[in-house]
Amino acid sequence: MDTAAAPTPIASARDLVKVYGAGTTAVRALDGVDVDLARGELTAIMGPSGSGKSTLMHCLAGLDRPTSGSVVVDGAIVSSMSERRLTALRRTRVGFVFQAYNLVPTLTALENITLPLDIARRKVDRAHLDLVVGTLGLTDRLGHKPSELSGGQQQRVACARALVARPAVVFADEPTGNLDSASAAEVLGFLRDSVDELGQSVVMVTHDPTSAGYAHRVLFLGDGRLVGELRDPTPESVLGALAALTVSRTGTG
Ligand SMILES: Nc1ncnc2c1ncn2[C@@H]1O[C@H](COP(=O)(O)OP(=O)(O)OP(=O)(O)O)[C@@H](O)[C@H]1O
Repeated sequence: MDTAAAPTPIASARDLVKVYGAGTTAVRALDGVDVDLARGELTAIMGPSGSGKSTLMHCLAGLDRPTSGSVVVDGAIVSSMSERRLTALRRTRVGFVFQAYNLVPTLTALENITLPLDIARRKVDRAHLDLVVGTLGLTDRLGHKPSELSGGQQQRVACARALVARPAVVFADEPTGNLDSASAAEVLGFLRDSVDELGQSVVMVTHDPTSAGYAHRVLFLGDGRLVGELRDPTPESVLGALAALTVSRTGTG
């Protein structure tokens, strides 16, 4: 048997709890999540509306603070960081892709892509920029403003912006939620390629079994807890797992 130690995870949570509000109106969005996310994988997080997907991602990414428990990202204990160190972590070690693209309308595609590096006063690695931009098929769109780009092109610019700083991990919250199926397939194919070809680690929240089918691993949340997972999923196996989880939640399983 292979007894070699497993590589350290890119992100881990231990007994992660997040409570919003207090007293009778308190909502326990995360109720004791333990999870290790592997380096060099695309991990999808799925679950019903309100199950805690976004809260988990935000706590892992240092966008939200847990009520208790710990989060470690790329060896750094995120859950106990000062605001200053958190800001530095988000700038240098973590990339984000949001459903709404969040591009700056007055800047060109290229200026949007290099903005995080410019803000951090870091030098642009031209060869890496060219590789990312070329892989995303954006080379002839770099001078365009977001309003001159399709939704899929805007989301590819957002992916390039997340990747160009070579972050330890990219967090994507419903990255294809606003896209038609052809544009969604392009963006998801690229996120998967960024893992397989560029060695990136990516964590993605999604509602969509087809999107989850691009992942190496799918985690299922229910009521703030991890309730299942699948390796090497297909859209069909994801649908099957969701159906089985729904049956067990309604108590008929
Ligand atoms: N800022 C907040 N204040 C109060 N309650 C919140 C806040 N953010 C989330 N919640 C609650 O925490 C629970 C988990 O929310 P979360 O957004 O993480 O779920 P989700 O699985 O991402 O849902 P969706 O798929 O609808 O986006 C929900 O009950 C939600 O109403």
